[in-house]
Amino acid sequence: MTLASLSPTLADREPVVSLSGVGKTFSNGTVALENLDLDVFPGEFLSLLGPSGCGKSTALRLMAGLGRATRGEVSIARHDPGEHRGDIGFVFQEPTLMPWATVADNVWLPLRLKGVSRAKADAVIRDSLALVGLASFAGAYPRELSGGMKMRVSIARALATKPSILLMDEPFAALDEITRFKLNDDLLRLKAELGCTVVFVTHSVYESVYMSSRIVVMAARPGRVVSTIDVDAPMPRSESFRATPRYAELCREASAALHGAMAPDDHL
Ligand SMILES: Nc1ncnc2c1ncn2[C@@H]1O[C@H](COP(=O)(O)OP(=O)(O)OP(=O)(O)O)[C@@H](O)[C@H]1O
Repeated sequence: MTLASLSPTLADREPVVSLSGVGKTFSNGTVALENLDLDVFPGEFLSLLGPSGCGKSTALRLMAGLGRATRGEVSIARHDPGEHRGDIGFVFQEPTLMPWATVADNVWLPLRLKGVSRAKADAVIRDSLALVGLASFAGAYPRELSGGMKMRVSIARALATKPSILLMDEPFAALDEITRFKLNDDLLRLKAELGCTVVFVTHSVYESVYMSSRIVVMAARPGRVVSTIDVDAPMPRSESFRATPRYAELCREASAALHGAMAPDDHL
């Protein structure tokens, strides 16, 4: 999709994240991305949807400055992603918590790395935990938490630096469906409260339609963008959205785009 085909409000705005002609070839010769163009606009909830190996995580990591493109340009608000680390929160598929540290100390980590003392970070830690509904678990250890709660801690940690861009790599893939639906709603609420921009990697057509304002469908070998779907249903969304004809229609559209993007030996 070109900028001109986006809604005028989006096309008129400066992208916060921009990938232009991006290629990424790993040292073993794997071409993960080729000629990838993608603009993410302020306040969007953008999902990257595509078969396994199409380069979704690679693209997300380049946005976070975790690795460099071998071709093309990646910029965050017109700057190198490395200059914007503090403005980016990253949530991985696994919660990746330190098992020996309390929930509060896990959330402190990105602030500690910036030299903020535990005492100074205390209010932010409490606010971040309150945002994800875990205010009363500050002193608990990861082993005492369910999978969904661990993921909430991981999100609270990403929010501790008050990022304006949240990059999420299949954060709910390992959770059961009920927990996943609950976290989907919580994330939409958080996003509305914080006004941040979210780029969200998922394999799930249903999740991408429920959560996103725009879905970018990628194909593999080489990883590239093959189509874009504007999810025009209004926000905020709730469970009742899943029962609407428009939701079903958008799911069919996203599913068809995903199948169109898949080669016979691709996997979801
Ligand atoms: N560090 C690396 N070294 C070599 N090849 C890599 C590396 N990281 C990823 N790849 C390869 O690059 C391609 C894209 O991988 P990537 O993880 O970005 O895809 P993905 O769409 O996120 O897949 P999945 O949905 O399975 O997580 C794959 O072929 C993968 O094997």
